[in-house]
Amino acid sequence: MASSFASPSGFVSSKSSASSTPRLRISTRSRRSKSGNVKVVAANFTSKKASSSSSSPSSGKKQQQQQQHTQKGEVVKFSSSSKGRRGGLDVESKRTSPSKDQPHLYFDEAVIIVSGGKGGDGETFKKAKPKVVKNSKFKRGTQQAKFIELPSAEPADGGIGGSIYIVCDRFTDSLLHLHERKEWRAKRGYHGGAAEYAKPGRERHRVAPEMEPLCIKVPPGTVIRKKRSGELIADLTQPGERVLIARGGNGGLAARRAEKVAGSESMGLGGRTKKEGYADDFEISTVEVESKAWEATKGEDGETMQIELLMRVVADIGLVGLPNAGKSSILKAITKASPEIANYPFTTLMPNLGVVNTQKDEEDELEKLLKMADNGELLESSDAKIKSQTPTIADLPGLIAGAHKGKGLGRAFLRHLRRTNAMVCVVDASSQDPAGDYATVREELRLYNPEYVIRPHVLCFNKCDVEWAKLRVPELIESVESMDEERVGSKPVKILATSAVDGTGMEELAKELAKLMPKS
Ligand SMILES: Nc1nc2c(ncn2[C@@H]2O[C@H](COP(=O)(O)OP(=O)(O)OP(=O)(O)O)[C@@H](O)[C@H]2O)c(=O)[nH]1
Ligand SMILES: [Mg+2]
Repeated sequence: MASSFASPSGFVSSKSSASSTPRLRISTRSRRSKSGNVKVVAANFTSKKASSSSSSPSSGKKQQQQQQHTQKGEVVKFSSSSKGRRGGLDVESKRTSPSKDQPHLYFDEAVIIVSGGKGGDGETFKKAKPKVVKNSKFKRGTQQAKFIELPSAEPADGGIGGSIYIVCDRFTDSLLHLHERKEWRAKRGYHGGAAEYAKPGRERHRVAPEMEPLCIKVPPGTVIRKKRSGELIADLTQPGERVLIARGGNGGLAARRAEKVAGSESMGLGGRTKKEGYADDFEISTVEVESKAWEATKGEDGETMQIELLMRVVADIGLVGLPNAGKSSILKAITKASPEIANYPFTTLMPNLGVVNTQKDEEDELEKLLKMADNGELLESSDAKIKSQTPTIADLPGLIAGAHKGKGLGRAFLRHLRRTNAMVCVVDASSQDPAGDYATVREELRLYNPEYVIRPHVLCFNKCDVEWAKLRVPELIESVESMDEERVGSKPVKILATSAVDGTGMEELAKELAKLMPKS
């Protein structure tokens, strides 16, 4: 799905025009405007209406202002004003990319091509002109020369091209930005001639500096693989981690360096020999030089690779349940997150993350630890302590029967449970069959990944502020406990009657979640 980028040529399909009265046959002479929109330069308008409009000039004005909406986001403007193209029409496609229309289908996957920058070219002798300075001892009438010609600067090798790194960034929460650009190319390396200007101080270097890398930010939990072979490159979970994906190309050799490697001292370029002002202490590049390559060589190409990125949220606990059960409401109640909550199914389309509030008496200690972390005084054990006190919880989209086969929002989002240690199963206690709902959710999890139903989980019978729902809870607990473990997996470690609306059971739930965290 990640590969389905907006096709610039697919602007009006016959299907889309079927709903509109005039039939359009549009020649595909199109060009891409600067903004990326597609503009049809010439198009044939083949409806009766159109042919009449082109034959009767009186109706031309009306036609001029008429706009025909053909497809979502696409506006066809009838325009007879274009000289020599009467009846012609302009199509301005305002179609946005699919990743913008349906972000929930694209936020956790992307395929991109990355290329390291080409190396800079080596410098030739011609470019390295001798420097001429004023002679401070010059006086009229004396033998002193007015200017002194300093030995020409040594030509420099080209710099290495920019490399591409993928960086795990705490503030990036999806891969959607990677859908806006399919190819990522780092900058080309500095040419040898730029060595003098490439760094402040105008100090001339023998090798132009390396080009700065291009860093692509991804959220924690991103797995990077080579597209073709599927080979794993990295699994970035910790913010700040970074991985080199495509190396920039080596810079080309400068003329003099090439001459030295070629071992031909007599081949002094520009009539100069080595003794004339050139130091003997330069390093010899390890890059092999072909014979007679005493002329400056070009920079090498950078590495290119097609990579696939897959994000799995990094959370300790996952909230699962049927749509409308109150998962997002519980997340809101026990964390500072503010997910969208509404009384219709599939309100949540992408996972929401929150950090569970700890108990008041532990808060002071936690604050202390966080301060220590900021000052860099934190020990490994304290780091683990912070983690165990602040479980991260992920609220996932609602599951329905058949989700493992792709029903509802599909199965892709279930992979976001992969990194969790435990789960909270939220069941609407006021629904028709809460015990059946629980069984459905557990079965779907088992069918997707049998390992999911082995993990410890807390069962919340939510919406217990509804009086009659609360009364059903003991009976529901009984039926859950009698369920076949082969079908629904392990039994819940705790069953709670909760209400995200009035806060019943929320404190208890937070405590249970803290218990489910691995001990340091
Ligand atoms: N009475 C009552 N209503 C609740 C409770 N928790 C949630 N609701 C309501 O149930 C509806 C759905 O809540 P959400 O939190 O959006 O449910 P969800 O499980 O996240 O739903 P999806 O995102 O669609 O899967 C909203 O109208 C909430 O106000 C509760 O404890 N009591
Ligand atoms: Mg929700």
